[in-house]
Amino acid sequence: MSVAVHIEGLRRTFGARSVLGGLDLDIRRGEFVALLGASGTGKTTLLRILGALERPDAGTVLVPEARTIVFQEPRLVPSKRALGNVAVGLPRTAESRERGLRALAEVGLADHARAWPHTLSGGEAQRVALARALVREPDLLLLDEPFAALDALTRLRMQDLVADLVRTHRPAVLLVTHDVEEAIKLADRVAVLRDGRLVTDETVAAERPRDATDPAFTALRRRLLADLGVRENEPAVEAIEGGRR
Ligand SMILES: Nc1ncnc2c1ncn2[C@@H]1O[C@H](COP(=O)(O)OP(=O)(O)OP(=O)(O)O)[C@@H](O)[C@H]1O
Repeated sequence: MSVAVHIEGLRRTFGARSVLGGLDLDIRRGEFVALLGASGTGKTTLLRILGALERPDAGTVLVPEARTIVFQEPRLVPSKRALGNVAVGLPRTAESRERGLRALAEVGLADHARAWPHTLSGGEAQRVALARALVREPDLLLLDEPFAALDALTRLRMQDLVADLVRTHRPAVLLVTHDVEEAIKLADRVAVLRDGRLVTDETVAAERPRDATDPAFTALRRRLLADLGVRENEPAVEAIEGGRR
């Protein structure tokens, strides 16, 4: 079976407010899909449903059992060291410890295995969260704005790191982001959520590594910004995030 995620007719309502109104989405195994949408359109709700943190009201949702989520904040356990956080929930064996150490090395934190969360920078803490997600070798990796709280330079480094890790581990990925360039840079497909459904679902044609000056990149960016209702000369991130509480 080459499909990792199958969603059909997904509905979710909060009180009188319909957030997801019959959404359809398939993600193939190993495929990277980025999801854009204005604030409050239900992106996080969709991700939480896929992570079984939230229930759908109606529809079909088929996801692999091995799936992990990385949130905007690292959500580390303060009383566990970096390695303990990565290995949390794994059996307490030498093999788990080895796997945890390998995952930390993969995110460039081999030296920080014994570090406490409060001593880590924001970017380091988020890399620990990424290692914790990958050590489980998920078939589906759910990323909810994982770089949004980081400074611009760290964000770019994290994007490259995630691209490398995804190439190595090949999980299917659903990335929620407000950043159109980030979506085009990383994803195989970019979708836009509006009024409870996907209004755009496009394969990214630009060659990898993606260059923001490539005409295929700029053309897709223009279409996505139009779908998001953002005027071209506005900085995309601020404009889309303008409605955040
Ligand atoms: N548990 C809940 N109870 C009531 N309303 C909720 C709940 N969770 C989400 N909502 C509402 O559903 C809508 C979609 O929220 P969601 O967080 O999924 O949007 P989003 O697209 O991720 O937004 P953002 O880009 O701002 O993170 C919002 O109007 C939100 O207030």
